[in-house]
Amino acid sequence: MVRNLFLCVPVPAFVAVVGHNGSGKTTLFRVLTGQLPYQGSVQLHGQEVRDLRRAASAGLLGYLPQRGSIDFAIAVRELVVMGRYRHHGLLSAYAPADYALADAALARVGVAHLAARDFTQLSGGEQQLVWLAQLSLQDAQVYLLDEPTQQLDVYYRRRVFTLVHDWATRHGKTVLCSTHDLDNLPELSGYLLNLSEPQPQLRVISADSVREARAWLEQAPLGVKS
Ligand SMILES: Nc1ncnc2c1ncn2[C@@H]1O[C@H](COP(=O)(O)OP(=O)(O)OP(=O)(O)O)[C@@H](O)[C@H]1O
Repeated sequence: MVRNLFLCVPVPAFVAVVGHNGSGKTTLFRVLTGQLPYQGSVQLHGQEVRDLRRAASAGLLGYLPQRGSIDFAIAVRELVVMGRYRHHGLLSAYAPADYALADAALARVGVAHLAARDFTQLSGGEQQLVWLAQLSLQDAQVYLLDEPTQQLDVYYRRRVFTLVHDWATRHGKTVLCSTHDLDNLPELSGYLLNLSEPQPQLRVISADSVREARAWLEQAPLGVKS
């Protein structure tokens, strides 16, 4: 449950969504993707979410859930190229130009060497990077990333933060990125949204605002005895 959220996210922007476990980060994303009902008004680019149909296919929204799983063997490159489905349809054959884009997306994430591997045999962190490469091909206007660095080592964490921050600052996207990783935030420009606060609001990312959020999150959540 998320309550008392009154805010307007600028376009474009990078927004780091933080909060204790269970504070509602995933819930917020599920509301924005139309998977959960809500009270009040939630709009994406001026359109009420409950009235939106297939926002993803309209090119408005790209969503990276916390866990994505696949139970059949598929080459990484074949999975990534599916990020082009909106330009193609899922069942039509992809052209060499699509595969070139898939290879470039893998390279940007730093996992070009995995292109021919079976996705199901990759480590959790490698799979997370491949999903991100696929998402980047969707060319959506708004990206919701649910803890995209959760399983990553320190090198890839920083690399992914830099990459998705670039989506906002260089490519004009609006990126909402939930995370428990505060260490990489002070170097980024954008906003911080702490859902553990009683009345969460956007704060400009700075060393001070990240320090404040950290101090808040190091305390027990409201209503939990320490
Ligand atoms: N399907 C559900 N039915 C009932 N309650 C749910 C459901 N999904 C989540 N919740 C509850 O909603 C609250 C917010 O959960 P949510 O997954 O949004 O938290 P979160 O901030 O993403 O947490 P984390 O950092 O652990 O990923 C939690 O108390 C959770 O138990």
